[in-house]
Order: sequence, then C-alpha cells, then structure tokens
Amino acid sequence: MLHATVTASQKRIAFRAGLSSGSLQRAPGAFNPLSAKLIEQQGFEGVYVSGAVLSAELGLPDIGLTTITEVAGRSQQIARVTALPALVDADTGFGEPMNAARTVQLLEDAGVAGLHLEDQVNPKRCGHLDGKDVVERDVAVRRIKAAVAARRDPDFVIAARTDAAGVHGLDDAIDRAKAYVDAGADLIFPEAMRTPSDFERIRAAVDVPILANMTEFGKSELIDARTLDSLGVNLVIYPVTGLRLAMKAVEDGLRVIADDGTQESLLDRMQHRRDLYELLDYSDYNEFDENIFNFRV
Ligand SMILES: C[C@](O)(C(=O)O)[C@H](CC(=O)O)C(=O)O
Ligand SMILES: [Mg+2]
Repeated sequence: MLHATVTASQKRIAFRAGLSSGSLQRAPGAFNPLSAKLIEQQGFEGVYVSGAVLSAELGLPDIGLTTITEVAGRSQQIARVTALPALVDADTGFGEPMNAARTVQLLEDAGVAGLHLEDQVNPKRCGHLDGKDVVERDVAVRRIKAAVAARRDPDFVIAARTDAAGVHGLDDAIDRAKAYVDAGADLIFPEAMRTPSDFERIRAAVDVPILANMTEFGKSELIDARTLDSLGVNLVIYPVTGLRLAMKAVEDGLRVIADDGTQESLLDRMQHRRDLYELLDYSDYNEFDENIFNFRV
C-alpha cells in the first residue's frame, strides 16, 4: 500500500544476487508505475525504465531531448511502487563525465537499483537506427569512471552499454566492453546484437554479467529466454514491449468506439475494474481507513 515495503538497498542487493545467480533475470519495461505493479504481479525479476518509452510518453522521439530531472522523476515514481529492482536507461549520462556522475547520484536518490550509460555521442539515437555515432573509447571510459567514482551505495549497479557494434563492428564493441569493465562497469549491455553468436562472443570476452536487449522491430533477432539463459546472458530487457502492446490495443479500441459509437464489444479486452483495484491493493486502503476512523458512540 502507498509504496513498496522493500527498501532501495534491499532491491540493489537482490538485483546483484539475481545477476550472479547464474539464471536469467527478466526485466520488461514499465511504461508507468501501474505497469510496474503488473510486471511484479506476473512474476518477473525486475523492471526496466526505458528512455525510448519515457520520451515517447512525452510525445517525443528518442533523440536525447529528455532531461535527467524527467528521467529521475519518472524512475522514482516507478521504483517506489514495486518491490522489484529497477534498471534505468540513463542514455549518455546527460552530458560530460561530470554530468554522468551527477546522474548516478540523482538516480541513487530516486531509489532505483542501477542504470546504464552508453558510449554514443550527444545527441544520441535509438541504438537500432542507422546513422548513430559513438564517442572515442577513452571518452566513454572517462564517463564510466566518473559514474563509478560518484556512486555512494556500492550495491548500486552501473552498467556500460556499447553501441559500437552498429558503428565499427563487433570487434570494436568487444574491445570497448573490456575497457568499460576495467573502468569499473558491473554489467555490459552490448547494443544491437544481431544473432545468438554475437552474444556468445561478448560472453566469452568479459567476466561480468551481460544484458540482452530484446526490443522489437530493430536489428536483433528475438531470442527466447531459455536460449538467452543457455548463452550465459544474465539479464534480458523488453524495453518498449508493454508500451507497444498497450498503444496498439488502445488504437484498435478507439477505432471501434469511433465506428460503433459504443465500447460494448470491447469489454472482454479490458482490464476489469476488479483487477485494477486488486493491483492497486484497494482493499488495504479501506482497512487502513477503518482502523483510523474507529469512533463508536
Ligand atoms: C533500450 C533502449 O535504449 C530504450 O530506450 O528502451 C532502446 C529501445 C528501442 O528504441 O527499441 C534502444 O535499443 O536504443
Ligand atoms: Mg534508450
């Protein structure tokens, strides 16, 4: 009720334990706090706060227009309603290495379990588009080092994402992944991997946990969870999946209302009022109120 009963520190410890458990952790993107509760209810191990979703929600493309204040605010809203650890997309860290350092502290304060910083130039692009570019490896290393040095909670996870595979090829992505691990990254996010064998090569190159981004309509083959697990992937994100499902359902539903003049035929495709209330722990609020208001004459 009102908030998750698990503290930020406990979530970070649980996130690290999951990453080193040897079994795949799954973190669908929560497109709002309510959907984070649904992700928890459905038995996933974590939630992902996607930059693509956050910008799309604001009616913007994912080209680095959102600010750290917006990202931290949304991340806090999501983290506080779920017991699951949240991993946040911190793009390029919102500027210079010093901005990346501040980003770490603001996201620690937001109560999330970790973030990822990517090696793209500013302004960044979706990692699955052509025409993106990366900064020099040393610049990215400075970004990671600044982030790691700024961390106050040693359990807060700092992930390094490399977009280099789509720009200079997989060999450069592997070199960068190694350099980012040396700089202190806890987790490697190789962006826009095409096939299982790309993940195999990353897995063989680094000792830290690795992440698979199973975003749709991009460059990556959609690989099922069991296969990812057998490839030694530690964490999979489905960043925009929930938003895509919801938006298509809403679009179809709105068309029916416009055509039929009623939503009657859509009722069995809707989350029932009862299920929404259950997700919101509505009955607990009632009980809470009764306990306060117990005046009897
Ligand atoms: C993971 C990602 O960074 C995101 O913001 O969710 C995106 C996802 C997408 O645009 O499909 C990315 O892969 O760049
Ligand atoms: Mg992103």
